[in-house]
Amino acid sequence: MKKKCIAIILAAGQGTRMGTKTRKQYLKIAGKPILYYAVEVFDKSELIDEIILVTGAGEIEYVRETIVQEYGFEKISRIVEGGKERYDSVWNALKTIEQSEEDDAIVFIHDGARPFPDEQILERTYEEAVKKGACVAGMPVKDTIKIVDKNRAATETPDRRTLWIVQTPQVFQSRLIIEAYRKMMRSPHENVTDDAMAVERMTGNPVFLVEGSYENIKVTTPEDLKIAEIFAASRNKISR
Ligand SMILES: Nc1ccn([C@@H]2O[C@H](COP(=O)(O)OP(=O)(O)OP(=O)(O)O)[C@@H](O)[C@H]2O)c(=O)n1
Ligand SMILES: C[C@](O)(CO)[C@H](O)COP(=O)(O)O
Repeated sequence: MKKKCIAIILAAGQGTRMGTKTRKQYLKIAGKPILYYAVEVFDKSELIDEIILVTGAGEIEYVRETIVQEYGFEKISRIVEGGKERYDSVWNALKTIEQSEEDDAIVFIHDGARPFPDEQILERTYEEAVKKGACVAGMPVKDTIKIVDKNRAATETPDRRTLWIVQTPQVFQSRLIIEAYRKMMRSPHENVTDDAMAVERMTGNPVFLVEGSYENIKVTTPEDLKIAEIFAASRNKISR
């Protein structure tokens, strides 16, 4: 039987590296806000039952009007205020899942600044999370990676065949991710940049990599906007 699927879509970041006045999740690409694109994929997916949107302090009404009502999304059950760091925002959303006692659901955690996931990625990560409890979308790195010291001298060149870039969605059995976050939030947790790290550090459950896509980029710095514009235009053409 299909498990209940809850998506947490994160949009409470500051967009410091983008450096625009309007926070990057609300910048328009091909005529629509960046946040719209990811929400659309989850809202349309037959797998997903519910979406929790996480936004910045004081932005709940703005997001309700400009995203939820403007585009007629139907699965957004809650809009939650985020926190200072990405993990604070995730934890605020997970606490609402814990309160509603969804302990056998599958939780998809996705960056709102990552506009181009697709249905196949949701399906692949769902299957793996049901089987193994924890997985993340990712892709093999295309470049050679060097580890450098504080003088920027290369100290190591890891074997590229062992390296993947990590994306979202990061997908977990609800009990596992809530337990991992609860423990992590009680211990030192600086430099935690993804959800898998909570599971890796706080539980014995391995996290598996599942093929994402090279189109599933995170819009982080201004040059990403140019690439995103091209992908967004082609998505708009397909969904018309
Ligand atoms: N306190 C935070 C920080 C980040 N995010 C979200 O997490 C995702 C990934 O973060 P990133 O791309 O690094 O976004 P920002 O934190 O906004 O960017 P920056 O680090 O440049 O400030 C984004 O969708 C962002 O909105 C969030 O919900 N709450
Ligand atoms: C979770 C993540 O998207 C994986 O690549 C990423 O680590 C989050 O972005 P941040 O810039 O580290 O907050």
